[in-house]
Amino acid sequence: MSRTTIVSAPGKVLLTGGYLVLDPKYTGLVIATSSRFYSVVRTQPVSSASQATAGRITVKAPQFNNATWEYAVSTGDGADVTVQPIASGNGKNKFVEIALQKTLALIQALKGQPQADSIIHQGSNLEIVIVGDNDFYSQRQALEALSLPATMASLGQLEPFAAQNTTLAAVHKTGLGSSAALITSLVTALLQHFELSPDLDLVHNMAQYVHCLAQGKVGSGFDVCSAVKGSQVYRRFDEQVLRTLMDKTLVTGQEILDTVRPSPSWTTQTTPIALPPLLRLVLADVDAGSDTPSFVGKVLKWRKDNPEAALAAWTKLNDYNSAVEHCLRSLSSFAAQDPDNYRMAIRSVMNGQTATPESKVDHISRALHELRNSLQNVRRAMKMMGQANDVPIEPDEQTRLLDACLEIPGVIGGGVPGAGGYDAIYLLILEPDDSATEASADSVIAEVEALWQGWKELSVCPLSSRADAGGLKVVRKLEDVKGLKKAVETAFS
Ligand SMILES: Nc1ncnc2c1ncn2[C@@H]1O[C@H](COP(=O)(O)OP(=O)(O)O)[C@@H](O)[C@H]1O
Ligand SMILES: C[C@@](O)(CCOP(=O)(O)OP(=O)(O)O)CC(=O)O
Repeated sequence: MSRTTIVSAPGKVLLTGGYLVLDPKYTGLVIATSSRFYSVVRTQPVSSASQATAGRITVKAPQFNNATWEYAVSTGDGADVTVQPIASGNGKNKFVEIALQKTLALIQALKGQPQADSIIHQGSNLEIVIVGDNDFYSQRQALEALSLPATMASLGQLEPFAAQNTTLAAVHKTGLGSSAALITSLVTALLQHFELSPDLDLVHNMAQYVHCLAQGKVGSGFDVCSAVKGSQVYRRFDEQVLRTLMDKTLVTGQEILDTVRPSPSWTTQTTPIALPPLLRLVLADVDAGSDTPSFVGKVLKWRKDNPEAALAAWTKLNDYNSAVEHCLRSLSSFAAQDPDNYRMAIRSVMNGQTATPESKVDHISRALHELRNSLQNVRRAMKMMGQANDVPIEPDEQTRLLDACLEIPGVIGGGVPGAGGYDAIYLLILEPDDSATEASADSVIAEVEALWQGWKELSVCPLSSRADAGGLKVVRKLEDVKGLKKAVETAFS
């Protein structure tokens, strides 16, 4: 058997900090998801008869039609490794191509070996399979085709890494950040496959560089950072750190290494955060796309043209965002200090009881109510920001949907994640851990799902993704992830 390396990276939901996080003065609260991308890399010896095709990389994304890309690896004129796409009818995959080119160059620099042969050993090829959990792509049509209702239970019936029956270019994404999870898992899998276990910060910096280059711009990077390090309060790096590499067409592996090696120029700040126990993140894909880059352009232009009003709006929204963080942290510490009373408080809020002032759970119930208020303040401030800019950050259709969700007992709060728009919502719901509760978490979910199924104004489909604090993971073997072995073996065969 050839050696196989498997690395996964999670998707993300930016709960608070949309737009503000583009400025390093402010932060974003990003929750990593249970939905992950997997990059599987293996070295495959080629028979002596096919030596001419050795030194190739084949990349497959088996969930999509025509999603195979081939590359030839060579040392070119100079000493640096080059990765050239071999013409195919499938079009380019800029993200994958840049990840391969730049990561192999970095590996060469890290290993200090000048020959391409030392990267892909003579007489062998590299095979790569990339798959993403179903939640990265809208499953609405798959459910309809099987005559299944749009519920989490139905999503659980779909095959893992299901074929999307369309091309990568045409697929409807759900906003969990497929390219960041893909780049992060692929860059790390390559480093790992070549027996490099670099510092997590170097991996982070490299994944940011590759992602920025593939996107053609330096974004805030919260998606890549959470793919590497999991749920966190994120403060972005100063974009100057990548300026030279971004502006240069020919970049050597050594220059990449010099830039991505951890140093004080990388000013990223990551403060881990997790949702408090018994609070569950629920996501829905709303069937109406939004064009995030055009939102960002408009909002930033307005901020530049209206510095005073923008400063006031940014400051206020930042205060609300900080209040959300504070409530989450307080609830987590209450749960750690006094788990029994914490459980009791969750139950009493769930059952609509208001705690008496002398009750031992009152401070916990109060924190839950504060969380609800803070999330509502964030929503209102985001909506106003959109109205000032003429950008539908929380359009009226989403406002009506979210308001209806918030009427359901057990729904603590919610909003439009990230840049907002029409394409998704998130909710935080209570999830008591015992059946003694009159309204159990399952019945909250059932009520939410019933509301969504009957919702006429927008088409709302749940995602099965949950919050999951973890970042990058090296998976030991294919069997450790449900459905991965089948997906990979079918692709390789
Ligand atoms: N399963 C996959 N396999 C290979 N490449 C993928 C896959 N999913 C996404 N990509 C790459 O990521 C790009 C999508 O990036 P982008 O439009 O920025 O999406 P997102 O907003 O989800 O990050 C695709 O064009 C493709 O190059
Ligand atoms: C506006 C932003 O601050 C947040 C956008 O967050 P989303 O989660 O909406 O991002 P996409 O993955 O591009 O859909 C822009 C940024 O931080 O880059």
